[in-house]
Amino acid sequence: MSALLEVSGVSKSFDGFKAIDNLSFSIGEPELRAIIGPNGAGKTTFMDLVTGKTRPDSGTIRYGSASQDLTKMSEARIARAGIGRKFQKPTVFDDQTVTENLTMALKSPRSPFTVLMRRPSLVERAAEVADQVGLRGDMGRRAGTLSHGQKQWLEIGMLLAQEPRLLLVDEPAAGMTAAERERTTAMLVEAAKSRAVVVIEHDMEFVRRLKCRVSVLHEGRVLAEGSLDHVCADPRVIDVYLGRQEAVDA
Ligand SMILES: Nc1ncnc2c1ncn2[C@@H]1O[C@H](COP(=O)(O)OP(=O)(O)OP(=O)(O)O)[C@@H](O)[C@H]1O
Repeated sequence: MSALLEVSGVSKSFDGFKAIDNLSFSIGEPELRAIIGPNGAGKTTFMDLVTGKTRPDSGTIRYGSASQDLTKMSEARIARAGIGRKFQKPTVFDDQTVTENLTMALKSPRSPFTVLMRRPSLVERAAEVADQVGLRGDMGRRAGTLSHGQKQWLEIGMLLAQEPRLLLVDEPAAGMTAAERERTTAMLVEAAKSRAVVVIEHDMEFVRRLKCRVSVLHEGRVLAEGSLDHVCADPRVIDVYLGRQEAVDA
């Protein structure tokens, strides 16, 4: 597994507050990585920095075989370079069917399928993606009639349709039923077999099922990294995150 994303010495302050503090870590390809940490740890800001939504004050974020520095690239160029992002709230087109939402994503210039000579039809491709995200039987439904979980899957499908090399997913399990959470885990595990997938999540059961390396962020830095069992046994992680979470859950 080689590094796809290399974050080195990245800092970002907002009004003097260090949201990201000399952050360094890397993500492999393929890899599934979970990022956990208390509120305000810098998890979302990390994703904003990778996608070019926010510029760092210092540091580099190298990506891909050519080690392009994402901090010097526009949001649009970063997206074209194969970085997809799923925000917490689903942003599908409610009035369009599942098929229409997916074909729209497939038509985007980012998709390599649009440049292949003998490509399957858009509808065939849409069906393949619908399969991947468990919506094959719902292709004719308007997205607005889907459950919250299904909308999230549709959006994951729209991102997968664009064949990202790195997929960033922010709290996919929020608001989902237990069964939906389980299917989402399987979807992300499968998607990460051929690309890098980074998931921010507070739901520890969800993270456990991902069976992947976990990075714990705290005050804009990596506090601990390793298997979930490894980081959960770290007294610093218990102190700043897990202990507090239990207090909130109780
Ligand atoms: N655009 C901004 N302007 C000012 N402050 C910001 C901005 N973006 C983030 N921050 C601050 O930076 C810190 C890190 O926020 P961030 O959203 O990255 O944390 P997080 O780990 O994603 O938290 P949560 O789990 O609550 O989503 C917070 O204190 C937040 O208020």
